[in-house]
Amino acid sequence: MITVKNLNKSFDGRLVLEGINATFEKGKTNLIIGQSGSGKTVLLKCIVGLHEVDSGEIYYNDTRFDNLNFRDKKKIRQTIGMLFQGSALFDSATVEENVMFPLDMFTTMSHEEKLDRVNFCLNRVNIINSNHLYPAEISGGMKKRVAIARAIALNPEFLFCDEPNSGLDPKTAVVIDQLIKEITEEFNITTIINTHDMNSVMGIGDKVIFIHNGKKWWEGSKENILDSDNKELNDFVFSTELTRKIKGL
Ligand SMILES: Nc1ncnc2c1ncn2[C@@H]1O[C@H](COP(=O)(O)OP(=O)(O)OP(=O)(O)O)[C@@H](O)[C@H]1O
Repeated sequence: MITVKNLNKSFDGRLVLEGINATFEKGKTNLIIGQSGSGKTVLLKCIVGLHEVDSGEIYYNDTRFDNLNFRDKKKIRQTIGMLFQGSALFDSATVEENVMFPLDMFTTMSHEEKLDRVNFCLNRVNIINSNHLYPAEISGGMKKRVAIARAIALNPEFLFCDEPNSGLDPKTAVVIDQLIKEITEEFNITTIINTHDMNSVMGIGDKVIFIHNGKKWWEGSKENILDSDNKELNDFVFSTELTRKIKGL
C-alpha cells in the first residue's frame, strides 16, 4: 500500500499539487486520471521520488519515503517496477537482454538463474520464442508485454505505469490493461496507473483518483463513476457522445 498525506508541490512558486491525500491499495489497479496538465505525472514523480515535495508525507507500507536519504530511497526503488510511456525498451538489446537488464543491475544471480527468471516473466506475458528478437522486429503490443516482463523481473511490490496504452489500438489496449490487472492480483502488487484512457478506467479502475487543477477532486471505483454527480468528473469522463450515452446523459 502507498499512502500520500497532505502533499503539496510547486514549481517556481506555482502550486501544481495541493493538499493531496490518497491511498493506493495492494493487489489493486489504482488509477490516477485527470485532464492534461492537471498534475498526474507530477504526482507519480513525487511518489517515486523523482520530484522533491514541498510538504506532505509519502509512505510505502509503513515506511515514510519522502524524507529518506538517497541510499534508503534506492532500497525502496528496488521494490518498484516501472512501465514507461512508449515501452522504453533498449533498441540495441534483444528481448531477452531487455528483460535481463534489471537482474544484471540489481542482483547477484547466476546467468542460468537470470535466464530462468527472464523466461518465467516472458512466459507470463505470453511472449514465447522471441528472446533473440530486437524491439524493431516486434509489434507495439509485444513491446508493451516485454516492458511489463521487464517491470516485473525483480518481483516488485509496487508497479507504476505511465499511460500504458499510449500508441496501442483499442483491442490491444484492453489486452494490456487486463494483463496488468492479472499480474497485479496474482503477485499482490500495489499498482498505480496514470491514464487518460476511459476504456481503462471503466475496465480496470479498481480504485480511481481524479485530479482536477492539482487537487484530488473525487475518488471511487469504476462502478461509482456511473453514479457520480461530480460535475468536473462527469465532464471529464463522459466527454464523448458514446460515453454520454452509457451514462444516460
Ligand atoms: N519540471 C517542471 N517544471 C515546471 N512546471 C512543471 C514541471 N513539470 C510539470 N509542470 C507543470 O505542472 C503541471 C502539471 O503537469 P503534469 O505533467 O503533472 O500534468 P499531467 O496531468 O500529467 O498532464 P498530461 O496528461 O498531459 O501528461 C503543468 O502545469 C505543468 O506545466
